[in-house]
Amino acid sequence: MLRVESLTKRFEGLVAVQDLNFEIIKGEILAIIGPNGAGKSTVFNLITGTLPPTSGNVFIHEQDITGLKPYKIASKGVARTFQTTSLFDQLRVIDNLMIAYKWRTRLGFWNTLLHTRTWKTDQAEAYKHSMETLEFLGLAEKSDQFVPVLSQEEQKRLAMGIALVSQPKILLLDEPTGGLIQEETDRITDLINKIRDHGTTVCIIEHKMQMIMGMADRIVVLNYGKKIAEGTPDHVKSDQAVITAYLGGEVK
Ligand SMILES: Nc1ncnc2c1ncn2[C@@H]1O[C@H](COP(=O)(O)OP(=O)(O)OP(=O)(O)O)[C@@H](O)[C@H]1O
Repeated sequence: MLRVESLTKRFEGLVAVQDLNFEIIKGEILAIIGPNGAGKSTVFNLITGTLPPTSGNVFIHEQDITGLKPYKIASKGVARTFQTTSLFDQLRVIDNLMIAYKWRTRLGFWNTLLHTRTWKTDQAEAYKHSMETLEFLGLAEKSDQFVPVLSQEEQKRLAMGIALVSQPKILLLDEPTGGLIQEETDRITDLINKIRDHGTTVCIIEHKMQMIMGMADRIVVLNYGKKIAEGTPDHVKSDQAVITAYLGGEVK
């Protein structure tokens, strides 16, 4: 579904991603793991067009999307979340989603700004999709609340909703449970499984090994920008290079 081929990113003297090859297969949950600084977020930035690669290519459905602008790549059905949530604190929950929907769909920004003839229908459509997304996230009752009154877990859910509202084919999640306690992490895990069950392919970066080992179909392991292992959780867990990369500690 999505494939990276010989992907390399250099930042001056540093090689953040080196000659990387992997594929995200339709319907799976693929995890990308690795120690701090291994290059995981950079891979997401290269896939989504936030950063241009130094060399190598990204393909969606065999179409080369390397170097396209982020909005173009988003229009191919790729959405992402960020490590730190990027919500509008001054707006209500529903408005955050409606803005995201309008940005990512044909409704566009100008219709909203200029109140064109279609604005009213567009507004109704954006509202409908946003409410459906809130129901899916379990946040429907919070639609009129402002972002700062939401719990941290609810804010993480909303950030995922902002990526989901335009119904992407692939969702890239960058540490969706960062800063959450176990109970909250379990609920986000359930939500991610639900997203996959509804037909969205998921690629997730996470440090929480227990969570990843339980939910991922396959795992790609990076260290110093290179892929050192790839396979099922059981395969990766017992891989010597992976165990060594995690400071000789057990990959639990
Ligand atoms: N824009 C940038 N300019 C210069 N160096 C960068 C830039 N972005 C990332 N790096 C460097 O590239 C390397 C990989 O960073 P990246 O954030 O991709 O790692 P990561 O695996 O996501 O780490 P973490 O798990 O800590 O989030 C790091 O050494 C980082 O300092």
